[in-house]
Amino acid sequence: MEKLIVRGGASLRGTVKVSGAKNAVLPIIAASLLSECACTLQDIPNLADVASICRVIEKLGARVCRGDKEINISVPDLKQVEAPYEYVRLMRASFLVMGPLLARAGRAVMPLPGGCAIGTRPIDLHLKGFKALGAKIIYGHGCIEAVAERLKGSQIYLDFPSVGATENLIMAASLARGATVIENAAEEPEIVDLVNFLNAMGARIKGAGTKIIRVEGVPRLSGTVHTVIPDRIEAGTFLTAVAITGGDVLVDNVICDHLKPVTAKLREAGVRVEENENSIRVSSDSELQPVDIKTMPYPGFPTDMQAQLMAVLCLARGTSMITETVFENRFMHANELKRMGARIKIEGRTAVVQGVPRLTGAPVKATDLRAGAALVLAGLAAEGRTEIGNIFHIDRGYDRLEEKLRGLGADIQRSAVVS
Ligand SMILES: CC(=O)N[C@H]1[C@@H](OP(=O)(O)OP(=O)(O)OC[C@H]2O[C@@H](n3ccc(=O)[nH]c3=O)[C@H](O)[C@@H]2O)O[C@H](CO)[C@@H](O)[C@@H]1O
Ligand SMILES: C=C(OP(=O)(O)O)C(=O)O
Repeated sequence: MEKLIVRGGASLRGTVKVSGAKNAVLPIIAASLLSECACTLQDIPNLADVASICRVIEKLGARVCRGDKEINISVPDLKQVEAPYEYVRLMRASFLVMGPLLARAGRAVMPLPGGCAIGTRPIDLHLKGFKALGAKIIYGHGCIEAVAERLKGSQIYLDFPSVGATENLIMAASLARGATVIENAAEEPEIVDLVNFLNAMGARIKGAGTKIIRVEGVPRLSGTVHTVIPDRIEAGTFLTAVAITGGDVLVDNVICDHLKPVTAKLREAGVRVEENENSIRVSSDSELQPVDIKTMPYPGFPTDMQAQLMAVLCLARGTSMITETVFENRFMHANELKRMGARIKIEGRTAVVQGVPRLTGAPVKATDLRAGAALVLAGLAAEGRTEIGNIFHIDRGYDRLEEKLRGLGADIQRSAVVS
């Protein structure tokens, strides 16, 4: 079991380059199952989740050839339609192979993904959509099976703009007979990236990035070369790192529009943010102001930045209110931050964060991916040594986080511990 050891106090300076987006690359790798032709994906981040989804599609029959930041995938034949439990258990995003399997093979068997630290995360909207496309859904032996000879285009209304359901249904509908309309679709930039990839393969999809997505099914898809968008959450994590430590950093390889909800809140907190064409310069040297935040589907404030902003607001001068509306249990980091001297009270879906003058280093545990990032940020600003356990969560979604932070002057090391 490895740990991250952070010694706080250094302000961050320099330039950091953001990697390709985890939440774009995972559905795109799943989508490569839709075609028998080869696809090349570029700007691939080095993440445990990427390795896991590659293992899933390899089990299903994909040939995956991985280079530095590039992956070539070809799936001439699907060997099986049952997704392997050991990987689906590790990573919820592996559920995204269901749509492509169903569309291409007419059958998909998925182990039930179950809940995780941030909430129960049901999949009812995915299944409702598959049913609307003509699939029969069968439950048994801990699995969900979907069967349809050929999916048929349909009208689907999502009760909530679920990112994963929107992606799964777009992929399934892309090879269906006829037209599908997905209403109340998620509008996240990662959905636009997936659709750009699918359209480059020959799909006919319009409206990505809006609430109504129209998919005209095609008989087959071909191969393509695609560069994944930069990770807005990784970029946001570096912006918040500078907000909490002070300093002056150029965060390179960003799409500024994707970060508007985060940069707006940082400015409100008194952080200087200067947007350039492909980069953001962030600097801070004064006291942070409290701000209120409510997480929402895009273009609202991202739930995946809530924990990092909470860490920052622990040191603001005054009280901030953070309301989490997307996941029902995404405040696990609050208790860990409290070990470091934070004053946070949870009242239902709202965290009341009363700023303190300083945090102090302590042994803490990452309870999920962004909770882990929040503890790293708190450690960078805290007095003394912070030891973060369960960092496999962080490795799921951050590409060489400690190396990038060290490049900015942070004192952070990975250490192996005997358990
Ligand atoms: C790999 C990936 O892209 N993960 C992101 C994706 O997760 P994911 O796709 O799982 O998130 P969803 O948008 O589906 O979930 C949002 C909410 O909808 C609920 N829901 C979802 C599906 C369903 O069938 N029924 C249902 O009730 C969930 O429990 C949750 O409360 O979007 C989340 C919300 O922006 C992000 O935090 C995750 O980082
Ligand atoms: C919740 C997240 O990811 P996942 O959906 O893969 O668990 C995240 O990226 O913060």
